[in-house]
Amino acid sequence: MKYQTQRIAYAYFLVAMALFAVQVTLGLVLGWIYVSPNFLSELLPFNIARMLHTNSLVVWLLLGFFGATYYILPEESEREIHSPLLAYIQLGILVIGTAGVVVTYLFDLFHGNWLLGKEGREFLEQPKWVKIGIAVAAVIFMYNVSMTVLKGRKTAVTNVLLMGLWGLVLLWLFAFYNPANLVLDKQYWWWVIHLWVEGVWELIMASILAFLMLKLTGVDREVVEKWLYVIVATALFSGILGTGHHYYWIGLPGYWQWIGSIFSSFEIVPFFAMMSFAFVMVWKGRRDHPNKAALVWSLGCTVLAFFGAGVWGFLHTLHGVNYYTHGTQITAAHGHLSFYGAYVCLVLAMVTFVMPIMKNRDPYNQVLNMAAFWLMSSGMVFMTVTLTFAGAIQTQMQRVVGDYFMDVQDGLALFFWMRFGSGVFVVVGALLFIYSVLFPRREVVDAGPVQSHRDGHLEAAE
Ligand code: HEM
Ligand code: HEM
Ligand SMILES: [Fe+2]
Repeated sequence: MKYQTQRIAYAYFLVAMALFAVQVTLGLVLGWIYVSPNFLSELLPFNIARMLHTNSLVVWLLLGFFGATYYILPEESEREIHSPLLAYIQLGILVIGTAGVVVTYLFDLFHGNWLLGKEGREFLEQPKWVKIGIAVAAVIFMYNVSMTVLKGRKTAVTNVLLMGLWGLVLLWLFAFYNPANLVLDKQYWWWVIHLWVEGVWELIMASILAFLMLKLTGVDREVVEKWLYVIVATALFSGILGTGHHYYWIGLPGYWQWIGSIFSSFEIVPFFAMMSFAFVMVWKGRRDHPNKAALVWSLGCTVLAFFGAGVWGFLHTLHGVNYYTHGTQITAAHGHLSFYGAYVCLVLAMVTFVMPIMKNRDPYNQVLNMAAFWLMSSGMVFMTVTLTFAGAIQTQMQRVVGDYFMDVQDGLALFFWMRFGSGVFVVVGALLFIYSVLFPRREVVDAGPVQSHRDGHLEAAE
């Protein structure tokens, strides 16, 4: 570690990993409710568990992005983080907010209260006071990182990262805008949901990947920067008007069917570019970095994002197709592989890269970490394929033949069992991953003196 304040990332990653474990375990609970519908129906109803599953996902990914930023900025801008204290206050606010959401939802506290009670828009269910807390934390964060970058060296990585983070924070403000008109409500809801994952988060993804590629492959900065700008340009060109693929059936003008179809089809381009970028960098790179697991996660990230977001997104993005598939298990298939490939793998790549440096050890438990990659990723791919089959049958029976929703669901039971099975693999993989990054490998502990030699090796390669 070259800068002391990079250690802030450690605290963020610890909280993120704890929430990651909670998130995937709740996924398993949901998967079980699908095959055994009365499970926990009094204590933890499906809708509450679902909200905790999706919201904890988003929160730990955000903590991952923030932690990554605190690690990357000092090295890129060649100075310490402006205020470590503010960084920890920001983390404290986010932790309190998260605990507030859990307690409010589990016990349905302050029911109907404007400020304190729960809110019902998918992904934006946090009580208003938590939303305000997130906004305050975001302002603190942007002040802190912008001050760091302004006073330091400016690189393409810091520029793109900051652009993505500013976009993330500004778009969050639309979470506060909830018009009574249901059409407008949905329109602006997507400005947070879609413009995050298919807009500004892609910039964050590209810049974190660029940083990892610089470190892991040792390619020249100029090469990385050219790719970065192409990715940013194609992501924004396609993603902004691509929002139209959510405007087909919510009451907005019909021209969105064409704008949405055409522009969102181009959204595959930045994901293809990120995949090509990562592989070309590895192929061109001269450096043999000891942290192979971080490389596996980085490459896996770009491939699975290409398939989950790019291919599975394109699958149902043309309005003629979406007319039939809208809101079926096809959507859930895509939602899982896209979030997993693009953002889960991205954060786990960064955690894998950073943790050994924080612990000042050789990238230990690499083999276990890579085993976790294959377990989790094959579980996720299997889940996606399962849900895609379920979704195809559902589309045919429900939307074409016209059978009743619940009858069709009953007919899909076999797929839901398989989804639960693949979920078990994902959860076991996730726990293995967390173990592999937090605990030392046996030999390293025993090796004693060898360790300093290994540190040297790692420092040199950093
Ligand atoms: C890191 C891994 C995971 C990610 C990124 C993830 C992501 C998501 C997302 C984005 C949704 C909302 C989907 C939508 O609106 O279409 C969701 C819902 C759900 N997830 Fe996961 N999930 C993960 C792990 C799991 C696991 C291990 C299971 C276990 C079987 C699971 C089961 C479910 C279920 C049953 C739903 C509700 C679907 C519905 O409402 O029909 N998830 N998850
Ligand atoms: C990493 C990037 C992406 C993530 C994390 C993501 C995630 C999601 C999620 C969670 C949903 C369900 C939202 C809901 O209704 O609750 C969704 C819907 C959708 N996504 Fe994506 N997505 C990504 C990229 C893409 C791309 C590139 C395309 C098109 C090429 C696409 C096309 C769609 C479409 C058409 C829907 C609406 C499905 C429906 O009508 O039910 N997505 N996405
Ligand atoms: Fe979208």
